[in-house]
Amino acid sequence: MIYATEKTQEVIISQSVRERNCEDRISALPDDLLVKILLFVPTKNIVTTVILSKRWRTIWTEVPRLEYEDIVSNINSEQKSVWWFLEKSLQLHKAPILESLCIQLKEICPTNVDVAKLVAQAVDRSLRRLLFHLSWLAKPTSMPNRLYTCETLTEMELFNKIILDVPPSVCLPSLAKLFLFCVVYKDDVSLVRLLSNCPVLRILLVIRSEEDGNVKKYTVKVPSLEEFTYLYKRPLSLAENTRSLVLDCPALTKLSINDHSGDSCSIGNMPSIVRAELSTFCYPDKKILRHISSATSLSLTLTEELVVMCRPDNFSQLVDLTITPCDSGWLEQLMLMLKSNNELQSLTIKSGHVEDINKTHLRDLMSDAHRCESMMLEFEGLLLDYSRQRATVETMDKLLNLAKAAQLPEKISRMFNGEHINSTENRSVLHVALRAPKDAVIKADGKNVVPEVWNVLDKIKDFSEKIRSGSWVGATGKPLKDVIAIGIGGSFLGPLFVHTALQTDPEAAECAKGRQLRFLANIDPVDVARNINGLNPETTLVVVVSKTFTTAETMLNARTLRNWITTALGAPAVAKHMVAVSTNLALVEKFGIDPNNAFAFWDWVGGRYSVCSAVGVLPLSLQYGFSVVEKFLKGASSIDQHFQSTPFEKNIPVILALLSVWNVSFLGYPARAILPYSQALEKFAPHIQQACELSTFMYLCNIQLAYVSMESNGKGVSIDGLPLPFETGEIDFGEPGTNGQHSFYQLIHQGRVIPCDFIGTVKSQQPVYLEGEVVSNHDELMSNFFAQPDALAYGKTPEQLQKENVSENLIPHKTFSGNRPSLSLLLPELSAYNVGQLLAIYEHRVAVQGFVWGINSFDQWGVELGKVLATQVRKQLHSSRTQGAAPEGFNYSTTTLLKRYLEVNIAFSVVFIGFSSPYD
Ligand SMILES: O=P(O)(O)OC[C@H]1O[C@H](O)[C@H](O)[C@@H](O)[C@@H]1O
Repeated sequence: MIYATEKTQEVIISQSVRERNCEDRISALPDDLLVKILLFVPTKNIVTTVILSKRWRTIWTEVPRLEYEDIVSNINSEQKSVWWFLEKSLQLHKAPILESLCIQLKEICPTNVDVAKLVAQAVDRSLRRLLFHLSWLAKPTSMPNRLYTCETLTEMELFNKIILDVPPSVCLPSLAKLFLFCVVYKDDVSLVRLLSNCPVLRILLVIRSEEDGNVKKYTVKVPSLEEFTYLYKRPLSLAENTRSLVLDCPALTKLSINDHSGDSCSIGNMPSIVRAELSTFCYPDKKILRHISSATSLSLTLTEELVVMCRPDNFSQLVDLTITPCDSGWLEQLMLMLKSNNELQSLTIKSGHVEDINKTHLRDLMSDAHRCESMMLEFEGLLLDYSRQRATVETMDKLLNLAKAAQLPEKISRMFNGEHINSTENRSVLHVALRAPKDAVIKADGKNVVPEVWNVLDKIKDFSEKIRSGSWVGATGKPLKDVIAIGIGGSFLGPLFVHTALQTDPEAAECAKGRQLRFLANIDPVDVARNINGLNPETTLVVVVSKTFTTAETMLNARTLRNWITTALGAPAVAKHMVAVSTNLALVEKFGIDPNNAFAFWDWVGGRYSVCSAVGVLPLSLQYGFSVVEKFLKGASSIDQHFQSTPFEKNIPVILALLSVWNVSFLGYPARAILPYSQALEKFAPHIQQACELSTFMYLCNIQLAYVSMESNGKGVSIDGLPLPFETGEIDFGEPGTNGQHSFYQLIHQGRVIPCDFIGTVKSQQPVYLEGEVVSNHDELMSNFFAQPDALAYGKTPEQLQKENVSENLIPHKTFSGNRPSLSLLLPELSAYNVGQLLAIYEHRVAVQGFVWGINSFDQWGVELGKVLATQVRKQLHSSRTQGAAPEGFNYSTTTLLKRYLEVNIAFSVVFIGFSSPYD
């Protein structure tokens, strides 16, 4: 620190600092080091160092790299061409080897100068790399013959107005890289001469000018060539059938041909090829694909000609494939080609149509009334409007073609015919039989399953009427008015969704008067405590719902509630207070439940598709009566019939599914928001999440994941067990509107693009209108249902904001890009019938997505691993708690966590601490 009182000293210090700063230490460096430093400085600045001192006068002449570039091309510019400087400086330059010479002369370059002479001078200086870009106004010019015999040249790039006039003496023994950009070829011979006299040429890049017509047969026959890139955009209208590209380079590893000229194309065998890109509208040689079949990375523009060449023996080692289809009919051929491929990890389908859609804004699409009209579907008063999807009529045609190519009609028939389409579990998929009319015939393994289904339904009807009427009483003679349904996953989410949807439906609510239905799913003892809080075992019926009757959580919860009942009422009370729903009746009996009080279903019902079996029908009938639940089944069945018999273009589940495929696999949107403008549908999104059981996608933070959809379509392999090269399934999440509007809608409007399903009803289950209010409460809710899709589609532009006098600094914040897809599903009301319809629409939508993606939507192996690992932890906790054993066999992280967990001894109780339930 320098103080004012020490003025003299301050002056002395600052002088010495200045002297030290001005000391010329760089000039003291040896010449070779200075030359190395100058290699990093532009040539213009290097030359100006001559003015520094005598010492610097010649340094620049030793720098082996020179670059000259005309900055402007406009001839009227006041700036002079770099030519004058170039000519002089090259004369003065002395370096014995010229490592690199880059010259870019543009239109301002004088036309009467001898550029060839200049190149000859450079060649004489043992030139290694030449980049010569000539865009002057004079005619194209030839290079000196000396250039073509330069022994030191390793790299040459020639641009534009340069004539490739190659003398017979040509010999470029060191040339490894050659770039020819829009040069003028004298003739076929010149090119062949040049290429056949470059014995070590490894990389060749050719861009041919549109007018280039001198070479008829562009022959590249270079044994040493490893990389070849060829770009030719000559208009197709100039195509002549005498012109061709001939490639014979057996050492090639990378090939890129982008040829739209219409020339024919013949490629010789390339056994070492690793990466190939073929975008050619030419008439390819029949062997073209076979000759590049060792490629592991391939990009193909699939023209009609190329499509027919896709054969199963092509490309068995392919890891990464990008295709740009030009014509229809490519999918089957592509699948055929990939049949024997086990290596493919990534498949990108680039569609010209996607690019067209990406250039279109929903604002414009919405202004086409015809298009919008064609995007409305109606069934029994239920209206689907998908005009706010980023799709055109052409998109829908293409998607319908895709559905056919994916054999969707056959796959749907196979499902309804009871074939074992759940191939990994060797099972039929027949949830449609669960709601089929009594006289329907649906066969599994040759046997009509409908009578069995109705036997169980009749048994449920009978049992639920007994309970509800009080003719079945508990152990102490009291009627059972409350039900706890224990189950998890598919044995929980569907019934919970339907129960929540019906709770406020006037008819259902009337039937449920005085009764309670609760669901116990989580193994967290807190869930048990909450469920039994306020209930009396004497008046409670427990329904244990488990397809397998082995699910750890469900069985422990069942034992816990059995304990709750027997502690209060004695062991025999189980017969009166516990019933079961399962496919495993032997285990039901072993548990201690009378098999007469068990309600069966079948292994052809997937857990997450089981809500229409006893899994949902029993608890719901106990609560609402069988007649209400029957309406729900009828609603689902109406959609089954619609799905099975309606042409695809009018088929609601099919159209919804194809739009999801479009959004996920073509437009790349990984998520979908399910936004019911109905509090009664609050459990709809969590249920639908399961259908796509997530595996390919990452979880979205803080967002509850969907069930039906993510368990079904969250797969990593195709139905044949091959790794999927494209993304399937979407991240489903959702919340009822308008609640969601006050939380994650911000993200949907201005953050990530998330296609939204808006679901609304014409009539409310509980209409309210307050006198003096502008609208009824339901109208208020639905105003948002109608407004949100438009806000997403249209957005708000900066221009609109300016007109509204929004201050400049807020404009970026208040701008909405719009163009965000959504669809609207308007139901007449939310009756039991409509709830059934909604469920079936989404179930079939998920199945169709799986059919198109070629995956098995009906298994769920992805949930197994965690369960297996939990068994190991369970054993450890047991031995630690009972014998004090230290955690063993776990990684460092788990061992540390387990130790901390086991440090504290807990006093256990089977009596739950009383509390005031938030549900009371
Ligand atoms: O009905 P359960 O056999 O008890 O199975 C309950 C649940 O278990 C697993 O988590 C499956 O992924 C679900 O699909 C299934 O619904």
